Amino acid sequence: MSEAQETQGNGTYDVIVLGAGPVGQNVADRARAARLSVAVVERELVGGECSYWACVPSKALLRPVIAVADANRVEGARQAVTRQLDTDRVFARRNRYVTDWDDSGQARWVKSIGADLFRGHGRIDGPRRVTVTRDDGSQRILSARHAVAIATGSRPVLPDIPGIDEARPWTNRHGTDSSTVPVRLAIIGGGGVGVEMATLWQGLGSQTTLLSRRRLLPRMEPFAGELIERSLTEAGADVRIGVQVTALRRPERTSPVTLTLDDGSELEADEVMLATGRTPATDDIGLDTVGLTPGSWLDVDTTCLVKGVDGNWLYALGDVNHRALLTHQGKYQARTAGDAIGARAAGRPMDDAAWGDHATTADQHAVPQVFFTDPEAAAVGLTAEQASDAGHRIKTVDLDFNTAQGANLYADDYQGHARLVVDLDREILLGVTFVGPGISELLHSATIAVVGEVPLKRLRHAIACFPTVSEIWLFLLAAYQRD
Ligand SMILES: Cc1cc2nc3c(=O)[nH]c(=O)nc-3n(C[C@H](O)[C@H](O)[C@H](O)COP(=O)(O)OP(=O)(O)OC[C@H]3O[C@@H](n4cnc5c(N)ncnc54)[C@H](O)[C@@H]3O)c2cc1C
Ligand SMILES: NC(=O)c1ccc[n+]([C@@H]2O[C@H](COP(=O)([O-])OP(=O)(O)OC[C@H]3O[C@@H](n4cnc5c(N)ncnc54)[C@H](O)[C@@H]3O)[C@@H](O)[C@H]2O)c1
Repeated sequence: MSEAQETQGNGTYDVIVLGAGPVGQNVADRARAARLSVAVVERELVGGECSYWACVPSKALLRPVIAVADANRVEGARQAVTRQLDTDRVFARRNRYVTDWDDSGQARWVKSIGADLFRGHGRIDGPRRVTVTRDDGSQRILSARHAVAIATGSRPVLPDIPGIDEARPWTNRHGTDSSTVPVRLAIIGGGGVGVEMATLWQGLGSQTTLLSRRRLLPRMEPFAGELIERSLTEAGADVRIGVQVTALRRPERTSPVTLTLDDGSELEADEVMLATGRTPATDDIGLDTVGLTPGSWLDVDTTCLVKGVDGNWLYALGDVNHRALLTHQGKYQARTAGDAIGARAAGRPMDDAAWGDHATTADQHAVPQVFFTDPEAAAVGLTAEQASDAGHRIKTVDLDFNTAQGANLYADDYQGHARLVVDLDREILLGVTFVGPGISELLHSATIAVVGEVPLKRLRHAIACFPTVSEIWLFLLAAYQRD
């Protein structure tokens, strides 16, 4: 990062954005599109966790693992896969996608939209004021005419396990920036990070143990975790469900880590990775100066205004509001809030009724998510359990993918499963889950159906091409009608 990319001095702006991850960048862009002046404050790398230690590097590393798995599912192609993955080249590919952890390209982008970038730690200092403290201790004071948008993201939760400091655990940071493959890796936590990291490191050659106190991917339909568990086990990973880690030990810096489990057994690994959830990066951003609790998730309204703060000036977007810890959902909030900030600044009325321009309605009804495991798991909307708990009268339709010829042509012996959750009163879809190889690109069709509340009677006329994996739609809808 060069000094030239950075703005000096104090200043007054229409909008101040705290955090230049994908979410901060998007709200800045939208506010600039509304012709507002914007300051962006970033203490680490412009691009955030997503670009350098989460979505981008993890997917860059996973892709070669999945590509080989895909080839192995096709007779004739399988015979061409004759060697192990070239891990040096896999890591080099990852390094290219994270631009060697150099953010100058993204910093130039901030400049290109006409926003000013301030490097340093941002803290709110009372209404509409932000101080920026640089590494050398010097400070800038910024004021906002219209809005401060908090987009400071989240950090890994460090659970209270005795010996955790001594064990020097990996988090998503080493899990995505390491260029060495541990011989034995133990991963604690069976959510999205746990299952993707287990797929990745087992695929790169680690003997991986995944330890989960609950079923895998507990927020998805149960069959998602079950299929991934089966496939990880077939790939050679040791998946243990219903276990807790009660202590960690690494007496010497170079010695292996010993994990004690709640059944009294011990497990030795060369590295241990925490995948035990996220905590908001709001502990040191001056929330107390505006009557909020440091370290808390920020409760927001549909335009992403923080509740409990007067004056319609404080917004919270992305991971910090805990609505959906996903880049695409945070960027949606950022686009919506950026437009809302522009409208409020211009004195225009809010369009914040459900599905309006200034409403983040999809956060409640249609959050799409893909886990890039093998098989992939993708879902949008409600699971059957969530829909029932919400009081909907539902019917579920379940099918294995191998009913569709497109799936069988895609992979020999295709293993995958799909579920529709149908609202019986309105005959629309409340949720859809797909698990199987190559299904991530299928999800957007389901998202459109759920967001558009497309009646099933009409959806029948949306024809999937023969012979594609999408043909599963035809069979799911036929099964619904038949019943
Ligand atoms: C391993 C892993 C894989 C993931 N994969 C996916 C995926 O495939 N798809 C997906 O949608 N989501 C994925 N996620 C989730 C995704 O990374 C987050 O939802 C996303 O990064 C949130 O974006 P954000 O802008 O809110 O926060 P961040 O990306 O965390 O950015 C916040 C920025 O704010 C800065 N900051 C923090 N405090 C301050 C301060 N006081 N002053 C100045 N700057 C500050 C930080 O340095 C950082 O740059 C993954 C997460 C993990 C851990
Ligand atoms: N492809 C993607 O979209 C993608 C990939 C990875 C992560 N993410 C997102 O990032 C966020 C963080 O993911 P995550 O997996 O860290 O969090 P998570 O909350 O999804 O899962 C954490 C898991 O760890 C378990 N856990 C917590 N404390 C534990 C302990 N002491 N011992 C054992 N297990 C413990 C929890 O029960 C939970 O199952 C999620 O919201 C996820 O959706 C998205």
